Amino acid sequence: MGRRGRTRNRKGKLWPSRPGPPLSWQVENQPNRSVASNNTAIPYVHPSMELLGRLALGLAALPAALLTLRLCARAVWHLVWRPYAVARSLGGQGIRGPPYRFAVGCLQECRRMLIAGRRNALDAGCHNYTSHVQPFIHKWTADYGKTFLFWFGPIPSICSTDMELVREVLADRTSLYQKDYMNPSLEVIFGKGLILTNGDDWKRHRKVVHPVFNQGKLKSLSSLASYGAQQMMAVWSAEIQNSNTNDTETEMRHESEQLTLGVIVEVIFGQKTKESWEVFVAMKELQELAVHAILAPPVPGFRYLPTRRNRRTWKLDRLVTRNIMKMMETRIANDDYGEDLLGLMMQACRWGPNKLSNEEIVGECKTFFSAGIDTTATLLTWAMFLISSYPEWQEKLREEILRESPEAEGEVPSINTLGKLKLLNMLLLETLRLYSPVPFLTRKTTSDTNLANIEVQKGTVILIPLAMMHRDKEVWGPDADEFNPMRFENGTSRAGKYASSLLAFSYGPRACSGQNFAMIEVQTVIVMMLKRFTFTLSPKYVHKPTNFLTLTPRYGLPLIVRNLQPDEKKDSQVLLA
Ligand code: HEM
Repeated sequence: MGRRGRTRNRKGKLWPSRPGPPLSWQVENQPNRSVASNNTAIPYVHPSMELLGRLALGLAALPAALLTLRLCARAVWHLVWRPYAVARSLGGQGIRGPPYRFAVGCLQECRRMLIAGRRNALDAGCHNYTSHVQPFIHKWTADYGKTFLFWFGPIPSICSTDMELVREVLADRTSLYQKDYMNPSLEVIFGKGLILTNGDDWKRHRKVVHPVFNQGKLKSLSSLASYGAQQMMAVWSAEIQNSNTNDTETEMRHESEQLTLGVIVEVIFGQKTKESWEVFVAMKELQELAVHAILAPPVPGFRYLPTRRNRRTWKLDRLVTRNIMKMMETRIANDDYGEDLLGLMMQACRWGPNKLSNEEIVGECKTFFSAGIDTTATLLTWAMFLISSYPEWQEKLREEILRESPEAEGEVPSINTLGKLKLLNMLLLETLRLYSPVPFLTRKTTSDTNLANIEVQKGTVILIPLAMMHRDKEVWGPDADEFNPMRFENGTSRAGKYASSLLAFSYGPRACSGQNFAMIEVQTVIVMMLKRFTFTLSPKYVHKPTNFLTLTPRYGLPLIVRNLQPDEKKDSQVLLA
């Protein structure tokens, strides 16, 4: 290459210059030369026209340049300036926390601690698992106090176990602290349903959906639950009969899920059909995919990429929508909407003032699936864990049940009977305290505000870690980590010592709509089981509570089930007399 084809860089070295057109071409394309080497005519362009052309090109590129500039400015604001300003402002008010790391915030640290926390199992008698299940909250509360700042990626998050602050957030009726998906993967499993809607949409949904929880429906719920319990117990009885040891082993977590699933399918769709069963199977897999997506490193826009998991998610989501729409079409064709949740929503759309779109109806069905199955199954599982771990309590409960329940073995206990079972209620409240199925609640501020004397910016996440709050020794006393249902001797009434301190069903206007529903279901099943069987923890049980959307025993709950001997029943009755 000759000297003309080279330029010098800053260090004086020679680099090949950008290849330009050959000299011969340049010469041939001078104005007035109208014939190219290949004899094609090249039109003459006046220099002023060329200038205009360049100007037009420049103007066309301007919006793109401005957009890029805006995106860059936003990224800098979002990823650098805001974290800096928020940390400074909150730091000035005495709210400290772990440092912000560019774009990822504290997520890497959280993940690292979670993985480390999962390694060891706990002793079955240890009920304080917070350092294993929420290790980052456990550590940062110890380091920075009850209220601290951490980073959910670049989003500022205030985590607090301060009861006053938490009550202020949960009691809000002005939509200042709204529900937020936090992770877009949750959108697929909750849809546009009651749990994650806000403002007027939430009020409209609530009016349509709430009749499903009325007193009459609750009565039929206990029959549904007892039917599930009878089926489960029939299998145990058959297994015990065939064994020479007079006992059988069961995996209670799985059994609980099957039972609560059967109930919810009937509540939403009235009966099990091919379509409703497919919806359940798809929803189950969607939940697993969502958990996977939540634990994956956050990459913006990743959920739109056609990866194997994303394609599967889209396919299952389409199947859920298609099947629900099909069920609706069949009901419209038969002019019979039914009395289940789907029927209620369809009736509201036809006659009521509070209409729901098809997308919202599908979302509500998804919400009931995701909110009603795992949570209730988790409560039943942990209640059975505690009942099996504390035989003296198992005996006390059995005594109470035999005393207060006039129904014969295998019969549905009435709502009236359930209301009399004080010890059982206390045990369930203690289970909800120690093993709250929902481990934490979140909200997002919709404008700048003053929260418990802290100036908080719009868009800040408020994280409420229930497991930590339920072990606060200032509220629950020095035995907060221990199992002691007697602390609920006076229930959780407003006048009681623990009024609104137990947050397992949340508190305020957005408290769980299904709490009576869940309690009746679990009480019914436990009453029926304790009348017929005794339960002990299997030696195979490994105590490792894990957060898998709800708090579950990582390796399930294997229990040894024995027939209650006739003389054991007699003993209980003699004790009662
Ligand atoms: C032991 C069982 C259950 C527990 C521990 C539980 C817990 C909760 C909690 C903590 C919330 C509030 C979430 C928040 O504030 O962010 C909630 C809301 C909700 N739950 Fe439950 N839940 C249970 C059972 C059920 C059942 C069986 C259903 C339905 C059949 C249900 C339906 C709902 C609905 C619709 C909401 C949203 C209420 C609203 O925002 O207006 N839950 N639940």
